[in-house]
Amino acid sequence: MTKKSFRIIQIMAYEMLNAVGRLYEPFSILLRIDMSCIFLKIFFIFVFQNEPLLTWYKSEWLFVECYLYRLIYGAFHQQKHLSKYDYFGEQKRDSFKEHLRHIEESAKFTLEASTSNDGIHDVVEALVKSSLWGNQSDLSVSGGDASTVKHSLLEAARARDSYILQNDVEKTIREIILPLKERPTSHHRIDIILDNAGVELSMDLFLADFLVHAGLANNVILHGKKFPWFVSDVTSVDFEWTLQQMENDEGDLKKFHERFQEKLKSGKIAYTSHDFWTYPHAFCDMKEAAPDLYEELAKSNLLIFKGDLNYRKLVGDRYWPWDYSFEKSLCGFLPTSLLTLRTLKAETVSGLSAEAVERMKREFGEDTKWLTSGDFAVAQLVKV
Ligand SMILES: O=P(O)(O)OC[C@H]1O[C@](O)(CO)[C@@H](O)[C@@H]1O
Repeated sequence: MTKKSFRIIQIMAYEMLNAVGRLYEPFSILLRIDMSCIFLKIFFIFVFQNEPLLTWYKSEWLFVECYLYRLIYGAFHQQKHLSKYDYFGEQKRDSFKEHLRHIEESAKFTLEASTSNDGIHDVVEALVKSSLWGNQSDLSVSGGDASTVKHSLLEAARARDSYILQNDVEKTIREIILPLKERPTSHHRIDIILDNAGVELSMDLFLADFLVHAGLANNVILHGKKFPWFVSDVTSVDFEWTLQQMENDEGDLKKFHERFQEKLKSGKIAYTSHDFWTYPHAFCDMKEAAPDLYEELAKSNLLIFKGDLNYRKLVGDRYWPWDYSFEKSLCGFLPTSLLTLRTLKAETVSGLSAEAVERMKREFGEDTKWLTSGDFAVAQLVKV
């Protein structure tokens, strides 16, 4: 080892220890790090006023979790050489590699569907459901085991409907997505608020690509996170890395990459991110905390919110009665029509039918593990 590389390793090790050391400081001190944003400051003051002796266990789960991820980011961001280091990067990359077979299968499906006479409806349905079940693989739930997608995604698209407790996929396609094609003169935009990298992101890319390819949307905007978040959430680096992997492939993924890249170049598909996605706020606070984002989303024809965390923020992470109106649990957040595609990993849900609630009670009794196992899902639409 040369003297120079030894020195680099020494500096990295020092910075790593420094960053990790910061994480052991008391919570009250930690809350004062990384308060660059005025809305976060207001939020913290509010939390402290109500609970001056705040600890990890006394605070709200959503707030504490979000803060934890901001904190880890803040600790690394303050280091000179590790400021851009993604401590979850390897796990995210593993999720892609270990699901490569599923991903290739879906790429093949998307390419073939684009040239066949199969009805657009069925293709969109398969891709939307693949995107939904892609959310079953989540590193922050599986503790880092990337091989958690339990079924082939296309097979799941067709066979796992009985696990979707509220299924508005058909309604969304029929009432929102397909009618867009019938209005070729106006501008159609669909936004996907992304969740996890790896297999889930890949499914989202297939969906985005097909929506544009089939003339259902002129634009698809993909929203990612600005820094590593909830272990597996997509950042711009993950987005670029995934496309690079597809490009390096020999077969269908390479072909898919070519046509996706064209759409990126022409601006038909775009990747963006906003600070708000890494705030601890419920989405009903977006209008006030991030009016620019709210206005931007309002220009879209449909917002597709992916995953559990986005769902928790949609419904304010509250204990709603399970059959309470999903629209009302959004507490006024509705910049435009929205569809949420989420496998259930946290103990909040609303908008289930009386039959679905009855079924869960019959199958699970008092046990609420169906709310957190990731085995069940919801696809819920609210139209403006
Ligand atoms: O990646 P997703 O689907 O948003 O899931 C993340 C979920 O995992 C957890 O971190 C653990 O259950 C939840 O806090 C969070 O809602």
